[in-house]
Amino acid sequence: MASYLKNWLYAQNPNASPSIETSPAEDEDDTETVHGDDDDAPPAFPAVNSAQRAASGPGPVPRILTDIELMPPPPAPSLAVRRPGIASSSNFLAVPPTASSSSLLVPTTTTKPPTNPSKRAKVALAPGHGPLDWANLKKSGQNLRGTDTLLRVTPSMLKEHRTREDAWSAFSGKVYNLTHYLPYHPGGEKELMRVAGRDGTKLFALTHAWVNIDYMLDECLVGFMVSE
Ligand code: HEM
Repeated sequence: MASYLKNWLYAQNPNASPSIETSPAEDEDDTETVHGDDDDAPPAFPAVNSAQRAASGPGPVPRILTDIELMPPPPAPSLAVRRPGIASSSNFLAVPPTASSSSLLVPTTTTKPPTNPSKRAKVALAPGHGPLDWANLKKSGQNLRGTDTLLRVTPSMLKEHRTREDAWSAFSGKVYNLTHYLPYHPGGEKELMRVAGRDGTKLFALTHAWVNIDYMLDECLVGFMVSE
């Protein structure tokens, strides 16, 4: 193995090849076999006959710097100049903040009162009429549509279904029977009845566009809106 490396190393420039003394046994034995205890000894680095070792003759011993010569330590970080919030380079100010933006104050975003809570028009639902109860009713297999097949519904047909006992409404072209859902509506029956017998798309979008009506009322689908 050693002879192979030697050949490869000095193939480019045979003149530079230093004379490497190898034991005859090493040159001959080119196979990787277990040699004994010496196998655990790390190889000399740089190699005993290497150019690196020749170049780096015994130089001056590096001197250990004294405390005065060393670079001074960085200033201790001060909490007084840290802004609250997510850590980022902009949260650390070069100049201390003014009194109004003192670091110990809660960030202004959380000190704002919630937007008028009285405007939230959620109603207290009767016991047994929570979202889970509605999900269970949908799964029960009960016919919540009131019809056997999906219908083509004209605006005049829709108008006929506007009582609490029979309330239909159209949302984005789909007609739903709201009757069974009325007591489960978190916004209350009264609000929902505002769209009974007519198109509720706009009012629905204005109130809570995030609600997935297709999922919530899938079992109440009556049909699709068509013109007269
Ligand atoms: C038939 C379709 C509808 C379904 C499936 C439905 C469903 C819901 C749901 C799930 C919530 C609770 C929302 C939440 O907690 O974020 C809610 C709240 C509410 N809904 Fe509806 N809704 C419907 C139609 C309507 C319509 C047409 C109106 C208005 C006329 C309305 C008025 C409200 C109001 C005022 C709330 C309370 C809003 C709040 O929490 O601030 N809903 N509705």
